[in-house]
Amino acid sequence: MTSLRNVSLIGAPTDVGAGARGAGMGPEAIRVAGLREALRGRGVDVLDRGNLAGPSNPWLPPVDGYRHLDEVVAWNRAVHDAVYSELKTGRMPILLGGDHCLGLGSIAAVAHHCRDVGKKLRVLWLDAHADFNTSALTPSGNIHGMPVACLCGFGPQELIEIGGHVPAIQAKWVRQIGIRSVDEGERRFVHEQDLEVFDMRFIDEMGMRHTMELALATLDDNTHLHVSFDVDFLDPVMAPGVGTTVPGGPTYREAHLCMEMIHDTGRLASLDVMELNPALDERNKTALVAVDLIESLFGKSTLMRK
Ligand SMILES: NC(=[NH2+])NCCC[C@H](N)C(=O)O
Ligand SMILES: [Mn+2]
Repeated sequence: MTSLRNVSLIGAPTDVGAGARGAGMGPEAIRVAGLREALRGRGVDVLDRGNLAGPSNPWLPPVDGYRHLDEVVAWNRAVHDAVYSELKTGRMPILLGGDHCLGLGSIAAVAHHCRDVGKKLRVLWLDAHADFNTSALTPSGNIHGMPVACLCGFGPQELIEIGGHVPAIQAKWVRQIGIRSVDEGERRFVHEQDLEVFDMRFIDEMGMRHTMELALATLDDNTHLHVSFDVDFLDPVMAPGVGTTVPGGPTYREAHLCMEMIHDTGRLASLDVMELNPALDERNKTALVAVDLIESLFGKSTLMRK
């Protein structure tokens, strides 16, 4: 049984899928911001497994609609194997990115594990972007804009088959929250595949509480809840240290409420913390805010009510 009390940190120090260099330094910045200590303070047993190894970033233009496909495949295989083996031993993996292309390997591993043990899967994708591009739709060729499409079976064979089953997940298992930047063709594809998106307009109108109630509805005892937290989900005023900032994200309080409500379900079983880019940060403030939010995800609360 995966337990919130048993966490393994896995660093994936690469920016091969991103459009800006620097996310490869993310894992160390999160460590420096005190993630392990914060979790231990919540009574969690934390093992830091260190960093995975993989190819360096060749920094080349796209080929057939993909930048660095071979390198992205290599990193995602390493992430899949590491995340899968933690789940197998009953520990909860926290993947420290690294750019969001690695959400593919992580979630493919989680889905693989869920198939093994007969669990249902719910994926919460906290992000400014839908990351639902394909090689035909992408404006950039950057694979960090494609992991959700790849997980749903739309992408290059070497990537989509990483978890051993194509597609790794179904679009209807996913809830996207905080979305506010979607490319033209990508938007059509999101609708075509019926991805459930709670965009910023929805959060503005309905509030974070109602949004999370809907996103977390119909979880049951047999559901594995995975959170893929792209730090660019947050408003750039408090989280400038990311490669693809989009203004108008959730505020500090909204983000905490989001995390607290996820914690309250008691179903959180794996987590990605992605796209943190220390080269663009200010005195590590984005990493500190991310750690703060992860504490809420693990039950820290300022609530006075019993
Ligand atoms: N994980 C991210 N930061 N994704 C940003 C993607 C940006 C843009 N939609 C693209 O595909 O190039
Ligand atoms: Mn993303």
